[in-house]
This record gives sequence, structure tokens and C-alpha cells, in this order.
Amino acid sequence: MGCGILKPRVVSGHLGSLRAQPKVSLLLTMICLFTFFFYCLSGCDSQMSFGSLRIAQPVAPGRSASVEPSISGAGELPRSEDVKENTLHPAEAQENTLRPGAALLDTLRLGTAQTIPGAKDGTVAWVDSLLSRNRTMDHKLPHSPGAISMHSGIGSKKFPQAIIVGVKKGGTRALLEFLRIHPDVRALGAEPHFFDRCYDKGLEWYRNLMPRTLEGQITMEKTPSYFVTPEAPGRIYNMSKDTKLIVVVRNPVTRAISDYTQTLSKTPSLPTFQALAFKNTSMGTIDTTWSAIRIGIYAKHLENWLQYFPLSKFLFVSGERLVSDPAGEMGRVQDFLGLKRVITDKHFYFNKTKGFPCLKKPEGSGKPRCLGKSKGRPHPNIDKTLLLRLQEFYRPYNMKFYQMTGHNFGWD
Ligand SMILES: Nc1ncnc2c1ncn2[C@@H]1O[C@H](COP(=O)(O)OS(=O)(=O)O)[C@@H](OP(=O)(O)O)[C@H]1O
Repeated sequence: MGCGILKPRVVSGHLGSLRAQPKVSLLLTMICLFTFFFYCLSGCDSQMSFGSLRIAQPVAPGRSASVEPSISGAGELPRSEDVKENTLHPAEAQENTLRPGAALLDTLRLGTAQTIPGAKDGTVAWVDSLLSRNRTMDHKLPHSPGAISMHSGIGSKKFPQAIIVGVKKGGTRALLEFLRIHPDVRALGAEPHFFDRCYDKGLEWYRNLMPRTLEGQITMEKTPSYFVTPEAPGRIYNMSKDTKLIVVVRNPVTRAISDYTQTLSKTPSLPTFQALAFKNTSMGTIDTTWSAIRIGIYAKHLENWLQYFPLSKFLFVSGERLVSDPAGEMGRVQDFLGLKRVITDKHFYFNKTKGFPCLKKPEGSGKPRCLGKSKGRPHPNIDKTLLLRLQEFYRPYNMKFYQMTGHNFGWD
């Protein structure tokens, strides 16, 4: 129902009568269009399928497809290169999350440009939200009656063969956006949160979210919270025991501060980092119930994953090296995924203002782009003693993690 009834066949029927009775036909066409827009504005997200109106864009082998245009145009987003100086809304964690019931409306709403006042030296801040949302349109909305079958477009929707499962604030967005420039990678931009929050929607729902891929292309998604979700490994294993798992890890102390900085940006009245990190102010016991601390105990979370997947299914990416040597780290990632090494140092430049590597030519754009301003935020100053105390706290867990992964990340 909904806009799903507005199939191209029906539209062409109107066009036929247009020749015979131009005015009546025009009126009918307008009624159809109004009905269509009404459905869109009143929550067609889960009812109608833009997919049913979408013209599949042929994708040449060896090239990744970009946004599939819709016939109506109503669901088209500005292409990322058309939108200058955009950034994420401060509540970026929420925005990056795919809310199944609101996907289309979100897409339309968030497609409007937001200017970054502080964008400097001609660098356009790179809205992962916008790039993401362009691709959010890639996936047909789940459970949409009247939708074209999964194989009616070019390519098909597959379960991801590789997932970036963590860690929050590790550098997961940078990794995904870097990977997207590879012609054999197609990734969902938004975080679907299927294996933690939306599992009851079922696997078909999940698969429907994915972009179409051709033979030889890899489907990917990233949801950093999977790494700390006890049920996630078992659920992913049930989907496919061959899933490749990528974990971007970063010094747990810096990661905790980054996590705190993000929450602080949304809740300025948040207590100090120190007040949250310690059970009492004398810096005695560290409060491991605080998620910003708990997430950084990587060895513990990894133990859970190893109950299901052997180590060979994992790639641990250094969040620090992803910043200092993005091409080097991307080389490892491409090897792990069995991809040709297409992403090299030619693709990156270091943006001094941003203080991070940026892409010379991101996918779908000819212009250099950096990640949005919610990535690479300045951190608040934290007392040195406190930092040392935290470093001490994490040391044994870090050692265990190095031992488990066979990789010394150099945090100690
Ligand atoms: N190239 C590039 N540009 C900008 N930022 C970069 C880049 N590479 C890694 N990082 C680091 O990524 C940190 C955010 O991590 P995530 O993307 O995993 O965050 S999230 O969990 O999705 O919210 C983010 O953390 P903060 O510095 O605390 O903002 C960055 O340090």
C-alpha cells in the first residue's frame, strides 16, 4: 500500500489517457502526485517503498554504485558534492543510527545542508551523515508492500561479509569512509544496530537494508556497539560463521575521554570526567560500571567473541595508525578483506587545520573531504595524575589484549 501502489506501470497508464483527455488526465496525475507526497510526509517510511519507484542504476563491474535515482525525484537527496560545508548534527550518535521507522523522513530532513561556521582553509567538512544518508536511500525500506523483489535491480542485497564491530570512538567512521572509495566495497552508511537493538526485526529486514552488490563486491556495515554487546557474536555467527570482523581499537584512556567528550557535547551539565571515572573523588576505585571505562576493557569483550569466532576472522586496526599512517593501515584492511590494494597514500592528504588525514577524492565526490566536526573534536584537559591512574588501571587488560591478538598496540 501507500506509495508502493504508484508503480511506473500505473503512471504510464495515465500518460496514455493524457493524450485523449488532457485536462482530466492532468488532474488525475496531479492527484496521484499529491497522494504520493502525502504518503511520504505522513510516514511512508515503513509503508511505502521508494525502492518500488527506483530505477536501478547499472553499475559497471569494478565500480561501486552511488545513489540510485528515484523516478519521482521526491526522495532524491542532494549529491554529496552538491552540498557544501555540511556537518553532523551534534547528536551524531543518534543520527548515525538507522532508525528503521523513520529512515525515509530522516533522509529527506537531513538532506538539507547545514553550514559549518568554522570550516577553514577551503576544506569542506565531510558529513558522514550526508554521505551516509545518500546511501541510506540505497536500501529499500524493509517490509514494504509492493516493493520490487530483491533481484529486480542490478546486483542483489546480501548479508554483510564483513562488519566493523567496534570500538566506539576508535575511528570506525574514518575506516568505513576510507573503505568506501574502494570499487569493490559497498557499505551501509548509517549504523543499523541490528545485532544489538533491532534483532527482533529479523534477518530479512537486515538484509533489505544493505546496498546492492555485484559479484565480487563486498557488503559492509559498521556498528561499534556490537563489540560490547554480549549477544552480538552469537547472533552474527548464526547469520554466517564466515563473517569477517574488524575492530578499530584505540588507547582505552583516550577512547574514554573521546566518549566523554561526545556525551558532554550533548549534555553540557554532565559531571566532570573525574567524577564519573572514580567511585570516590580520591581517585581510588575506578568505576567500571561507567560505559566510557568499561568499553576500553577490550580483552574482556574479546573473550566473548572468541567463544564463537577464531582469531583468524578478526582484524584489529590501530586507531592511532589510522590517523598517523592511513594508507598503511588501509593496506592491512584490504588484504584482510581479500581486496586488491586500491586505496593507497595517493588517496590521502593531511589537513593541518583538522589535524587529521582527509580524503582527496571521497566516493561520489571529486572534492577533498574531511570527516565532520564531531570527528576529531578537541578533548577537555584532564588532570595528569588521573590519566596516569587510568593508564595503570588499563595496563593489565591491555597486556592481555596484546597477548590475545598477538599485536602490541603500544599504549603502555
Ligand atoms: N581521518 C579522521 N578524521 C577525523 N577523526 C578521525 C580520523 N581518523 C580517526 N579519527 C578518530 O575517530 C574518532 C571517532 O571514532 P568513531 O568514528 O569510531 O566514533 S563513533 O563511535 O562512530 O562515534 C575521533 O575521535 P575524537 O578525536 O575524540 O573526536 C577521531 O580521533
